[in-house]
Amino acid sequence: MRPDVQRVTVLGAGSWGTAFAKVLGDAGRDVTMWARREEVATDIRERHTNSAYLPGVTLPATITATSDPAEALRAAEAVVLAVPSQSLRANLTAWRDLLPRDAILVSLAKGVELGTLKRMSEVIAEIVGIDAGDVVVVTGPNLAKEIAAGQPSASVLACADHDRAVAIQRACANSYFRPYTNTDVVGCELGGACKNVIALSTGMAAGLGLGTNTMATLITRGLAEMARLGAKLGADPLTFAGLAGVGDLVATCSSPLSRNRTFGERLGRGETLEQAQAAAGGQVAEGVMSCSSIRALAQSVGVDMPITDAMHRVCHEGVDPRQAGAELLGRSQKHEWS
Ligand SMILES: NC(=O)c1ccc[n+]([C@@H]2O[C@H](COP(=O)([O-])OP(=O)(O)OC[C@H]3O[C@@H](n4cnc5c(N)ncnc54)[C@H](O)[C@@H]3O)[C@@H](O)[C@H]2O)c1
Ligand SMILES: O=P(O)(O)OC[C@H](O)CO
Repeated sequence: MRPDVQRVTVLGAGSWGTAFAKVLGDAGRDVTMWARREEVATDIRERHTNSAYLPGVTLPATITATSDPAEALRAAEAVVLAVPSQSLRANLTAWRDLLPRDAILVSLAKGVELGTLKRMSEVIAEIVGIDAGDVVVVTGPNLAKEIAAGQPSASVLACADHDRAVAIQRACANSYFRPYTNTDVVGCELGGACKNVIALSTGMAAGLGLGTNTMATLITRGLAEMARLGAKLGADPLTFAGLAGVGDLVATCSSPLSRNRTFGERLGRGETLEQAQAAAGGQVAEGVMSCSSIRALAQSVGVDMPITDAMHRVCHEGVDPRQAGAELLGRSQKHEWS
């Protein structure tokens, strides 16, 4: 068994980075956060709030913050990467030489990289020069605002090295946050990335004025297509029945707190991509980029993902959401599991 992890650095002070830092702080860890903007670091350090991302939430006084990555990383025993997936490569390349040897790397990002079509643990492994199996992936139904409010939630810590997952499990478990371990990194990462795209579609359906049957259909058929991709890429199909699959799909596809669902809702109401992006206020809706990378990944291994394909065409090819919906319904008839 690995020794307890006490000093944790969280790189990224957005919604989830800050909420996860609070989880760690409430679990008794010493947390240092890195924020891109000094005013966010000052807010956290001096007022114990992050009013830019989580207004109204008081953070544990034990959490400190800086905008200097070298200072943030000094003496870290675990490093939590909490930046959006499409910017992880550039950020991590800048931090690589500052990472303490032997620190456990933890990924919060839910996405697939455009171009390389790599999962986040693969991107991290490539840049840092470690085995992807040594990265701990955090995923599951974890809407940042609810967790920051101390509402009970469970999560999955996926890592091929069970001891590393257990070390992070002990570091972040607290009275409202229950983390489970899992060794199926492929399934857990794909679940987290794919559900954002399906949440775009349920939001879009809501924006079009459609009801619960449509939402349930998209969630269930979304689950079918993400499990198909996972099985092809070596994931355990059971993973998609768990927190990283059904759990995160239900939370993200049905909650008004989800940025992905909200983004889809705006597109469904007739807003343009640019208008929906402006309304997001700089916060990331990962599905908007991941619909393209996941579609390309699926095509590369010959897997059919019609909802993901539809979201790519709406977001990036100017297809009207109603038209995309009609085309989904008009596909040839088939068996539920074929
Ligand atoms: N918010 C949630 O509820 C939640 C829950 C689980 C997982 N996630 C995942 O965690 C990851 C981070 O999400 P978040 O909610 O903290 O995002 P966010 O948009 O709220 O914050 C992103 C953070 O990354 C920093 N950053 C650094 N480089 C950046 C760049 N080039 N572009 C944009 N931001 C940059 C920003 O300054 C900010 O501190 C995403 O992959 C997301 O899918 C989010
Ligand atoms: O707000 P979203 O859409 O990025 O989703 C947040 C989390 O991933 C839910 O688990």
